Amino acid sequence: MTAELIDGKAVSLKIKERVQQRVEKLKTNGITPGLSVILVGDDSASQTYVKNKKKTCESLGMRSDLHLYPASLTEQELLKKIDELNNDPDIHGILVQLPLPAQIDEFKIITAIAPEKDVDGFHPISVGNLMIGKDTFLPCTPHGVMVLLEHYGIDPAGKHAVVIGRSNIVGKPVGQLLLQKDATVTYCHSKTPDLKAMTQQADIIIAAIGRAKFIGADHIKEGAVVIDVGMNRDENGKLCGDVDFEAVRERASFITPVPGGVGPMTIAMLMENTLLSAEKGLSKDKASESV
Ligand SMILES: Nc1nc(=O)c2c([nH]1)NC[C@@H]1CN(c3ccc(C(=O)N[C@@H](CCC(=O)O)C(=O)O)cc3)C=[N+]21
Repeated sequence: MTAELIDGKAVSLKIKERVQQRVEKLKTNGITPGLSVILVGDDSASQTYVKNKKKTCESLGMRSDLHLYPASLTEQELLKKIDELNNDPDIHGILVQLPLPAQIDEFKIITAIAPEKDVDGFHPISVGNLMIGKDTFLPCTPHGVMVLLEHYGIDPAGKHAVVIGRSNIVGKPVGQLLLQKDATVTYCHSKTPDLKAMTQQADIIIAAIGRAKFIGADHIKEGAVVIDVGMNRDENGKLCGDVDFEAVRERASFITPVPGGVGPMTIAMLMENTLLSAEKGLSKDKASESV
């Protein structure tokens, strides 16, 4: 079997087109969705990502401001900036690029962001709402994975989904979303004694490990759906996922490439969350007007 390619780039374009149309509609109501992105430190890969986010915002007609700070920024200074943005009515989404330098407590920063502007879906209130299945901002990468599955007609119901990785930003939430769609979910991680025995039982594999080409053809069952959330550099410095793409594609039914799979979806879902936040603000204004 040779797998069908899951084209995240193409699906992300469709989502962005829809976002753009809704942005135009919102603008006729006098509202332009605005995203603030904060980057602390001068990591060049992170700079490229945040600049991409800004560019994408602008291409969809949204506003975006980029706040670049040196790695020496204090926690206090960052909290002050977040407070300012929380109170800025023109800003509908706030994203603080992770990871942060060691002197800054990530949890403190994430919890300081107003939940109604938490377009990353990382605030404990957003995480709690996700856990109990309430309407909330979904974290962008896990949401992107679910949209890809749906787009390709892959229904998780009754399937065995094996999630490899248990981070708060990918592994844990993607498992929850799969559970909500009635999958049987197994979480695997670095302390799982026999990973292969687990992944070989999977109908759907979500690889979020952080090790280049770690998942080989012998890890998977013939016909499995393989979603690669990894972002690594291979021995030649080329971008690659957690999955050995060339080997695994011969056994899988569907597979995401890296690049061009989950990555572009992450950005598209961030745009959608920012739009949603602006739309929610509008409906709140309308509700208060009618009182
Ligand atoms: N608060 C926060 N929110 C994030 O969402 C967040 C973060 N911090 N820190 C870093 C990670 C990483 N991340 C990516 C998003 C898109 C691509 C992406 O578009 N990748 C392209 C390739 C890009 C390239 O060529 O380098 C692709 O896979 O096709 C990658 C990585 C968001 N992150």
